[in-house]
Order: sequence, then C-alpha cells, then structure tokens
Amino acid sequence: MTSGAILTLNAGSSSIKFSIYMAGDEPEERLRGEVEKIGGDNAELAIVRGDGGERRFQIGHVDHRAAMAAILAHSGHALDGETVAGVGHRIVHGGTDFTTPTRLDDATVERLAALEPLAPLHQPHNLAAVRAARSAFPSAVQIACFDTAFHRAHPWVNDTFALPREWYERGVRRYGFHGLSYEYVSGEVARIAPELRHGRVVIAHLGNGASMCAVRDGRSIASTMGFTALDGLPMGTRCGQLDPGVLLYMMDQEKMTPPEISKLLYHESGLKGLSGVSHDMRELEASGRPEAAEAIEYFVFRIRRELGALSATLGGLDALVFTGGIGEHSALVRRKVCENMEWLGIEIDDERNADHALDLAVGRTRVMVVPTDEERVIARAVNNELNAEPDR
Ligand SMILES: Nc1ncnc2c1ncn2[C@@H]1O[C@H](COP(=O)(O)OP(=O)(O)O)[C@@H](O)[C@H]1O
Ligand SMILES: CC(=O)OP(=O)(O)O
Ligand SMILES: [Mg+2]
Repeated sequence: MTSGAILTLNAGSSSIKFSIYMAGDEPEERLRGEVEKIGGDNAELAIVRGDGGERRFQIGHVDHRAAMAAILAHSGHALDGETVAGVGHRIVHGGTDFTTPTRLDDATVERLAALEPLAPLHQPHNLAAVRAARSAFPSAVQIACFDTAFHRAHPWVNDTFALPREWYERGVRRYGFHGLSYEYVSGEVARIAPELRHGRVVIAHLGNGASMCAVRDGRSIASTMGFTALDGLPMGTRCGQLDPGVLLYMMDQEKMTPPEISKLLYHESGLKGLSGVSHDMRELEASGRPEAAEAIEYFVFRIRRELGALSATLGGLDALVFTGGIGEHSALVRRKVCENMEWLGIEIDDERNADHALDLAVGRTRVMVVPTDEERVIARAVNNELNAEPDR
C-alpha cells in the first residue's frame, strides 16, 4: 500500500480550495482550506483541520500566485515531515481528449493551455497552480482531474449545437462542467439511498458558478452548461443562457470588442449585474433593495425552468439534490425552487429545510441537500494512481 501525503488544488476565479490527505486504501483527510476573495483588498486564508479546529488568517491583497505561495507555506507546516507523494488538480476544461484523470507533464500542460480561451475564469488559474506545484514538489505525481469528464458520455443530442456538422468536429460542443461535484454527489446519493441508484435524479450545483445535471445510473444524461461555463443558469457574475443574437447586436450595433463582451458576460453579469448589489447570495438575501430580490427571483426562475426541462429528458423525477455554496446553505433559494412543484412530486418540510437537513421531502420525489466534496474525488484519483505504482 502507498504512503505519503496527497495535496489537492482547486483554483477558481476568486478562490483556491486545497486539502491534504494521507494516501492509503482510501485516502484520509487531514486538513482542508481555502483562500477566498483573491484580487480583493482583504483576502482570507481559512484552514480546517481533521479534528474540526478552524483557523483564519487575513492575508491582505493577494493575486493567485501569492495565494498559492500562502497555501504551500501552510501546507508545509501541516505536512509535519510527510512527503507529498501526489498532487491532484481540478482542471475545469479537458476538451474532447481528456476523459479520465491524467498525469501532467510538459506536453499535457501545453495541450490544456490551448483550452484557456474556453474557460478564462478557471483554466489559466488551474494551470498556474500546476506549474507552482510542479516546482514546489518536483518528485510528486501530478494528476489532472477534469470537470468535463463526467459528461463526456452524455448522449449526442446533448453534446451538439445545431450548427453545421464541421463545427462539432472542430470541438464546438456542449461539454458540461462541475463534473467532479456531480461524480461525488451522485456517488453519495447512491450510497445514502440505494433505491435511487437507477433512479431519475437532477443535481443542482448552485455555487458561485452554477449548473444542473440530469443523472441516471450514475451517468450524466444532460446538463445546463455548454461549450463554456457561461451557459445555463445565471451565476455570481456570469450571465447564463443568452440569445446569441444579443452578441451579434453588441458587436454590430454597439461596436463592442471581444474582450469587452467577455468582461461583460463573465465578470459583470449574473446576480451581480442584475442586482447592482453583489454576486454573493448572502449579501443579496440580507439586502433590502428590490433589485436584490429581483436577482434572486431570476435565479430561481431559471433553476425551475431547467428542472422542468431536465426532468423531461429523464422521463420524470425521483430525486432533486441541492449542492454547492448556495444549494447547501440557502434555505430561501431551496424553498422558492420547490414552491408549487407538486406536479413533479416535490413538496418539502419547511423546518427541515431551514435546518439544511439531508432529506427535505414530504412528497413522492426525494429532495436532498448533499454537501459536495470535489477535493475527495481528486484525492481518490491521485490515491488510485499511487496505488497502481506501489513501489513509489
Ligand atoms: N450561508 C449562505 N447563504 C447563502 N448563500 C451562501 C452561503 N454561503 C455561501 N453562499 C453562496 O455560495 C457561493 C460560493 O459557493 P461555492 O460552491 O463555494 O463557490 P465556488 O466553488 O464556485 O467558488 C457564494 O458566492 C454565495 O453566493
Ligand atoms: C465550472 C465552474 O463554473 O466552476 P466554479 O463553480 O468553481 O466557478
Ligand atoms: Mg466550485
């Protein structure tokens, strides 16, 4: 059996999540943490140890590189002399080629860098973390785990756009994202409720990025995100589904350049753009401004619309599962999504919902809150790779 430590890195647009596991038959978590508000004036490093103890450090203004340095410094302490045997990375875009966890070398990093324009909020940061970790831990195995991989076997009708066929061959496809989260949550649903293993399940991953996925037999059938992580639901700062005619109008009539449009769609839209208050659901819920309430209303409206559509692709619904920062913590959003949904068998208990309980349903369709754990999926992939090479 393998020994040594596993470090996982999950770099997002404004945060880097990380964890340390010990390798073994099943990886064992030692510590997890996050640097939040990267790019702002008061970034914070939070560390949660396996025994539940939590520490927070104000680290001022940091960019991604400085945040990584802070993480590596703190990981060094926590490792307590253990060698890092493997580092696992969440890589948001794997394109058409990467469908399973993959070892990172110079050539792979270069191929993944070519996908940066398809995930500008994530991929450059993911690869910066890879470069930093390769130089900090040169003898460790570096493994890429892809957000797109869980969806790669979804049916062709969900994989394509109705463009001339050559565009599909050129890789313009609906990839889908949040796959590490869907893999973890669907596994948990099957473990907690074995009767749902072959059931019709919709998972709503509602975080700063948000998407929904129809799952059957542990596989993705359809999801709301497409070619990039802009499609589908509105998000913290991303617009979600948009008539492509809007883009043509912006270019032709408003003479906006591609970088200007990209900034608008990725950074200034979604909950932030609609409310003018914040991208953060906590702040919207606390705000008395009517625009904040309207932004929540739009978010909920789109979730309900997609729930209907995904249930239709599944031919009905046995379970709706909430996860992600909003899905796990916002009783308000869950209540609004589930209102007047008896036609889908959805009815929830208000008290259990306020308590963020695992099982909310009083109707025929299960409604569950399952905290996601992308880090564990990454740690398992690295652990498997290490166990496949026991002499390391
Ligand atoms: N207690 C809470 N109530 C409502 N929303 C919350 C709460 N905690 C976190 N959130 C929401 O969750 C988001 C972060 O979700 P998370 O899944 O961690 O995001 P990501 O991984 O995309 O950075 C925050 O931006 C905020 O909107
Ligand atoms: C793909 C994506 O949107 O990821 P995140 O939710 O971490 O921003
Ligand atoms: Mg996330």
